[in-house]
Amino acid sequence: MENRDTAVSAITRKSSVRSLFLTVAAIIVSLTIRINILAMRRDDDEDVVGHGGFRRTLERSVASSGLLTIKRPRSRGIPSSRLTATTGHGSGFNQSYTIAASSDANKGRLETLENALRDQRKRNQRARRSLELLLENESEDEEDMERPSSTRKMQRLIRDDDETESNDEEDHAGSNDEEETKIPSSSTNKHVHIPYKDGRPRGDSGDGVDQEEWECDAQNRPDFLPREDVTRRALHAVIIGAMKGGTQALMATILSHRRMLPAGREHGELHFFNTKGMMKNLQDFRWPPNKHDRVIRRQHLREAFTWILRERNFYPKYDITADVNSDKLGVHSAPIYLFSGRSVPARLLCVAPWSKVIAILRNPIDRAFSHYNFVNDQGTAFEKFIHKDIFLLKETGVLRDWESTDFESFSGSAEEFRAWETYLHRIGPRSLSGPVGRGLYAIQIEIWMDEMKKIDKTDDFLVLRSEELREDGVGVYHRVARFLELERLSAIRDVVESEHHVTDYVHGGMSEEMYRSLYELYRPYNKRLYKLLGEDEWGGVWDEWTYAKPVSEEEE
Ligand SMILES: Nc1ncnc2c1ncn2[C@@H]1O[C@H](COP(=O)(O)OS(=O)(=O)O)[C@@H](OP(=O)(O)O)[C@H]1O
Repeated sequence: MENRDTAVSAITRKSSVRSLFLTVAAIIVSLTIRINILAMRRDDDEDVVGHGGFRRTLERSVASSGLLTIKRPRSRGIPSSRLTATTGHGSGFNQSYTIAASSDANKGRLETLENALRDQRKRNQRARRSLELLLENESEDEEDMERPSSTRKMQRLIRDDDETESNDEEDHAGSNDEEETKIPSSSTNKHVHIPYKDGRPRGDSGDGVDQEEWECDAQNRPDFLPREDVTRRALHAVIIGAMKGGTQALMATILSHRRMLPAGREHGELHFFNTKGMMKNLQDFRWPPNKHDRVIRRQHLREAFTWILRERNFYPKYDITADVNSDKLGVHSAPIYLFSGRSVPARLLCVAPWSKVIAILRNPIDRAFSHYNFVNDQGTAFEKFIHKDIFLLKETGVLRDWESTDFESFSGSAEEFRAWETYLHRIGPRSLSGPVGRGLYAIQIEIWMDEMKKIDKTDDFLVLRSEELREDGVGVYHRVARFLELERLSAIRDVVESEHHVTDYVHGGMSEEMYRSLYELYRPYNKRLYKLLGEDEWGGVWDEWTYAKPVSEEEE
């Protein structure tokens, strides 16, 4: 009996030790998770490239560890399909994902998660280093426009460290602006001397090399511009937008071909032709401060290109100048190019007239809503966001009262293009706005076509539909490969037909009234676009009334 009692009390002791041990283990696990969550939040703030990459890593590691489950938040009015999104911009984590440990937590699996988090932290550090390098070489880079606020915030932090230098740069640029002398538009492929404030030619680095500036457009191509193989290959293809049109998915589609390399960065976004101050280190090539100017400077443009193509990569395998990549062709993307007036096509076609240009357009209403969800982290209502832009479009004379102005005769007129340039100028180079204007594709495509026509390059311009890419990725892939003159490959990597850069929709939808006014606003411009691009392929593609009620929280 006594023995039994001893045995029972031993078992009781053992089980209470076990339960104590389990409680302690549970506390440790829960603390570790909390620490990790804090680490994640901090990392998310620093998530510089591949927006949402951090969350993706987390989700992947969670899935593989089996240790944790993620319960998605009941976010306001998000259609359920959106909840499966695996990418999106940095604000994703602010949606307070709930992370819960399952009961049979095991240490090895937790390590898997921790390793994944550590890897991600390393990637963030590398991205940060790269961004610092980039900022060392940029003063006022329009790439800012394309980044979500978390990144901009970080840039600001880094810039603050470097404030004196930046200010110098700005002052310098400002003085140039003031003293700017108009370049005679008749100048054909010959240098134009532009007086500097203190009597030096603008851009003179003091060594006497940089004495000239050139007006550059598709027809006037200065002799000194690069012709050599590497530049030709590097600038083989350019995706010009539209922002939120599926440019990254298109980039991934193009990169499925083994001959294609992203220029400059992993996902190929390289804002070269809309940027000034990018070549600060080299002091030999810089777009002038005036965004609408076409002046380019001489001096080692080839080196500038080589530098940009090699040094801006984190990964040597993307270095198009390397021997192993000698048969590769480069593609870069800058969704802002389409929305930049004449200066970008003029510069691109002057510097690299051989480039093949691709635009990808999406139903402008869907584009605007995606744009809003992408940039809106301030809680501004969609209606307000849209009306602000409509107001500016009206104020600058782009949009008019079509009762009193004849749409047909105004379309494509010099007056319309002047109004458009004024609008772009008012939007400014550092803004993520223009949600309505960016969808007035007819104006923007006409500008590009016009510039391409000047040098008989209309065959090198391809305009795709985002919806088509989504529905038939393989078909689009083959079409693009033909356009880029790539050999037909039977094996396509599985990246085709997958999703890229999906936005976290924090807003469920728009009112029917808002949809109707956008529908009416875009209708004549869409029609104009169909005509421009060919009724056979484009006629009526976005005419369907696709309004869907916002999904309310109750309905979810
Ligand atoms: N395969 C495929 N085909 C067509 N569209 C796709 C595809 N994959 C992703 N997406 C959607 O593209 C939207 C992002 O566009 P971008 O990559 O151009 O965005 S950005 O301008 O670079 O910020 C973004 O739209 P929203 O999610 O509605 O915002 C992506 O979901």
